[in-house]
Amino acid sequence: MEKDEISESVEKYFDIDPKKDNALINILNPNESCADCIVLNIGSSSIKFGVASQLEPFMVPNVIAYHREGRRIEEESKTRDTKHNPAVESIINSVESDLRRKLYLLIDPKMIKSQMNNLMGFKLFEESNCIENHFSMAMDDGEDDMARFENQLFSDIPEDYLCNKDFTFTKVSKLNPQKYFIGEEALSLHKNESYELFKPIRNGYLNVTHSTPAPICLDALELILKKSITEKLRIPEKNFKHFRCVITVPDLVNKKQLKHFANLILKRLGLKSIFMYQESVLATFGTATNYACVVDIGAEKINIACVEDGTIIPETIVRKNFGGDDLTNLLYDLLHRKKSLHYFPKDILNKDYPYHWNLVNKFKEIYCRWILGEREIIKRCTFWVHEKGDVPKKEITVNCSDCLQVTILSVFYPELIEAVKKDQDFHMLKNIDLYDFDFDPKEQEEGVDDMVQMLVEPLFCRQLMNLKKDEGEDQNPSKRSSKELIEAMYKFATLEEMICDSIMSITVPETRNKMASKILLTGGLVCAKEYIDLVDIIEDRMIHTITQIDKSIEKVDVIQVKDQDPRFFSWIGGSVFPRLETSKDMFIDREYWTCEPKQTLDQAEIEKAKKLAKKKAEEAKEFDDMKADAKVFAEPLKPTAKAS
Ligand SMILES: Nc1ncnc2c1ncn2[C@@H]1O[C@H](COP(=O)(O)OP(=O)(O)OP(=O)(O)O)[C@@H](O)[C@H]1O
Repeated sequence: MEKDEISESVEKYFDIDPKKDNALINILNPNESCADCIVLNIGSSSIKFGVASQLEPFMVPNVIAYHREGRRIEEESKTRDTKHNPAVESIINSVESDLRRKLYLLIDPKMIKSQMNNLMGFKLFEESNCIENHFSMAMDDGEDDMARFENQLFSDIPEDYLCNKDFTFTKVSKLNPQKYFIGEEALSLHKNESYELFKPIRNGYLNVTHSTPAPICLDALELILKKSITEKLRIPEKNFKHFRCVITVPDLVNKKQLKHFANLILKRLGLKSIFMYQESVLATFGTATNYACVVDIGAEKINIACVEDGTIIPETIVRKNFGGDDLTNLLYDLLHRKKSLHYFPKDILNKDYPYHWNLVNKFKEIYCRWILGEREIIKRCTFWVHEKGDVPKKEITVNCSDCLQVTILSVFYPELIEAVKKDQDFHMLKNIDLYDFDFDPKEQEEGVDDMVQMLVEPLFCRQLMNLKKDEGEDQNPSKRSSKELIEAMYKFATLEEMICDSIMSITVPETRNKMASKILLTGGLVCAKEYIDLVDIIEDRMIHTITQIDKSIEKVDVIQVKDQDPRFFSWIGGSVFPRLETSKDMFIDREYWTCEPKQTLDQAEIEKAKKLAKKKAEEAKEFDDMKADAKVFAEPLKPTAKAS
């Protein structure tokens, strides 16, 4: 087909009016041939999605609210009676003094107290003294001093960045309530509405528990994806069958979940074909690097892996089941500390009410990226808490300094995260067999494994072979069992220890050196790096830790990628594939996937399926050339229009 013909045929599957939808056309570029491929990055907090012809994806919070009579959005407080967390309180002082000792910008509260007392006549600097009130006090003399002091040490966040000023609760019809809401609408339900929230992904995997088996998680994802694709990408459901799909998957492969994802895309959503690839590898493609130690700090997980020429070095995968959302919980605790410099109407927020939790989360995201001036110690941040009906919204002013810094830097103080996690079901979870990283011989017999094998073999065989069985003999003691892998996800460690663990598990010294000199930060938390220079701090701590273990490491370098949102690296990497002519054969077609051998195929067909799987594995060998192409393609693109 000629290029124009392809473009035309792709464009017609979108429900777009060229006269009215100019802005959307500029974002989607539906006339490009790779617009026939939907790229999905399904995370614990949000789904990044879009067609491959976009420069950046759209995002939707990965949450659904189902209508349930007799339930309320605000959960009963399952944690503690007071908002004050004694576990955090007991260690925060030692963390703060360590941060001060290491000169990571924290302010000495005594210094502030004395400056305030001297310059501004505070009798006592304590929580009942609001800085806001103090500034309005008439001063007999020394006004210049005060103005200078104010200019130097304090400033307000500009109006444009004020958090949540215009907000409306999701409207629910009393007579005929909607069956479900997704994304922002679900998070904006008032606490008294009869809905129940559900997050289909937890710690990067399907949120499978005893009460929410896989089909429930898939139902939720199906609804979220259908609504997002039809509304944002304007692809009507009847046209899904014309679209291919690239989906990013966790580095640590869980075979069962891959199969679930393939079923979701090909059977439930009915897309044309699928291609899966691991997040860390795609992050290197998305940033046009051929090797790196990829450090992904997401909402509910931290994942580190060393990638070389499009392949993960399997023993380098380090995964922890905590992330940015735990930092939000920490910020909530810090704001509610007994002794704090923040002026916070303490009893307004309840973190078991999703709207309130989300407010604190937004507060973290907006203000943690704010840069303090040279001598500045406090930013005055404002946000609003809304109520339904005629109740006026409440303005909350927070004088922020330490709490924002401590929140972000807590990735270096896992004892703080542990204190936050203490009152959650964190440690109970590991007793449930949620993850399956081993081969199951029964599945092999049933022929199910052949299908999954087809998905994973070309890409993941090295990693799968690296896992030993929980029981029985194994010749290679360095291999980890799946039980050990799961256990490790729940062990706390500092960020620099995790990165060191990953790099030090490489046996070849040159490769270790290479990886230490190219650390790539990705994921949401990295967005905060403008505020405190995370890059410098990581380099600083890493060089100290790693050279103690391996003297041959010469330098530690965190690479900085300009003009790209670090949350989108993997998604951008995924959008590179469909642009390549050579990638066409890598996709697995719906027709093939939907005839499962167990149900519909006779022995001859099973043999045929096996042969095809083998052929796919052979094709993967040609994959190296394609990766070289991918690197060329992934040269950073200058965004012309951003997805909103
Ligand atoms: N500017 C910011 N400052 C601090 N944290 C931020 C900022 N922006 C986003 N985050 C946090 O990053 C996290 C989301 O990151 P990301 O989108 O990479 O996660 P995800 O892919 O949904 O989840 P996961 O990787 O755990 O499956 C959230 O906790 C969010 O609050």
